[in-house]
Amino acid sequence: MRVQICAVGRLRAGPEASLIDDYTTRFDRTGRALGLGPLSISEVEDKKGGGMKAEATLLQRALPKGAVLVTMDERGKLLSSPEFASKLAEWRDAGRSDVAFVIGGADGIDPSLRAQADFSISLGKMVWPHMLARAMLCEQLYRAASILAGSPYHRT
Ligand SMILES: C[S@@+](CC[C@H](N)C(=O)[O-])C[C@H]1O[C@@H](n2cnc3c(N)ncnc32)[C@H](O)[C@@H]1O
Repeated sequence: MRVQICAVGRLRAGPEASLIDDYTTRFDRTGRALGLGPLSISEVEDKKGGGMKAEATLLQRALPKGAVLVTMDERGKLLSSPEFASKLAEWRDAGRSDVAFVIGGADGIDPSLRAQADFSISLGKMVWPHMLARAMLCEQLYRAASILAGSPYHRT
């Protein structure tokens, strides 16, 4: 099952970029034997100031057809890392070929796109900057793959 992050904003060099790169490489390496990956990131940017609505249109176009659509949202479901790993395995085992995680911009994800989501995940009740949310999601994807592979990265 391919994994895509569809996100608002362009990643520039910096600490988040190296974390995202590192966890993407690790996820791809660990996920390969599990039928998970590759992980790709699709970035969109609305330069005309159209806000959430315009971003939602661009995000929608970037989504793979038939993908499980997951919005990243502080109001979403709080999952433990093993629960997140089980969710990924459940979608993979149901024969889904793509899962897409959507990360919004400064204003969040337009309600029209949120309404279409199959699932919504919260990284906690606090709001994080979108690039940090992206890095945290990449880490959790790698952690999930490690849990499914039975490797000792996740220790609790
Ligand atoms: C700066 S936040 C926007 C917050 C905005 N208040 C909203 O209504 O969504 C940018 C994006 O980062 C992601 N994000 C930030 N905090 C999050 C959290 N606690 N859980 C899940 N995703 C989060 C979401 O995708 C959000 O759209």
